[in-house]
Amino acid sequence: MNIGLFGYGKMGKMIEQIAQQRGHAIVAKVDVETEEISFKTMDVAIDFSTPDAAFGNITQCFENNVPVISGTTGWLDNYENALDICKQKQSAFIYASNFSLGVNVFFELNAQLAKMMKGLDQYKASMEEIHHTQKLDAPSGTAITLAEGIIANTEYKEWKLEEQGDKTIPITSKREGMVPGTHTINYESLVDTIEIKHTAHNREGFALGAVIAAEWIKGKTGVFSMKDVLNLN
Ligand SMILES: NC(=O)C1=CN([C@@H]2O[C@H](COP(=O)(O)OP(=O)(O)OC[C@H]3O[C@@H](n4cnc5c(N)ncnc54)[C@H](OP(=O)(O)O)[C@@H]3O)[C@@H](O)[C@H]2O)C=CC1
Ligand SMILES: O=C(O)C1=N[C@H](C(=O)O)C[C@H](O)C1
Repeated sequence: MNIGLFGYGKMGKMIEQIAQQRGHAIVAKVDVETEEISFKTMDVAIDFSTPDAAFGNITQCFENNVPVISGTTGWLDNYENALDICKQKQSAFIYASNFSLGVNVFFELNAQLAKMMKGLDQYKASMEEIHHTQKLDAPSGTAITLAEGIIANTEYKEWKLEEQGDKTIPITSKREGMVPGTHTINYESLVDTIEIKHTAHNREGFALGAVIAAEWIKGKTGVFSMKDVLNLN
């Protein structure tokens, strides 16, 4: 398969390695300085760029009939617009805040635990995410997805950075060294704490998931999720 990489930073480079190991070719590496992009040679585009660049990259691909896998976080104010353009152009799209198998299992565990905690008012939910100091957005996209999973299954109404409140899930974002990504959910009462945690040891799991998603989407039309790719439905 011929892959176009949008964003050739930490993730772009890791995706290149894994895609090549799986027999794919990288036919374009697009960054902010790229003037001409040859969409015709691409079977699929994989976007791991920046919050400011993602929407433009993704919609350019739809305009040129190239399906997109997007892992960029921090651009979701424009998510519904992107879906509209994808559908209008009959293209194909997967966005995931986290492409690793482990985190996608963790998303399911989080939803199951939230269902069990619903109505147990003695417990207060909170979340912590830790990432490397180069990360541009906070909270992480993964933390937002986890918070949405709790909100969908409990009486919590919203998440906020740090803020407390009965119906609010406070998220603490820490930036330390080279940490690839650690997410912890706590339900705390006066007598005990229930904690679930996912720790990424490196970026390989994210990159492998994105390449598997690209292999899966080739030839399809529509908007999908990692649940479809991994058969977690
Ligand atoms: N969904 C997931 O599983 C994961 C998501 N992520 C997300 O992916 C994104 C990228 O992460 P990471 O690789 O670590 O970040 P990096 O900063 O290492 O890489 C981003 C790259 O995008 C480049 N870039 C800037 N503008 C454009 C543009 N207009 N078009 C294309 N590329 C551009 C940057 O170039 P320059 O440096 O010159 O600005 C940089 O090389 C982040 O949003 C991060 O949160 C990360 C890991 C996993
Ligand atoms: O920026 C990162 O590095 C990561 N970003 C994603 C996020 O915002 O959740 C996924 C992963 O945690 C690494």
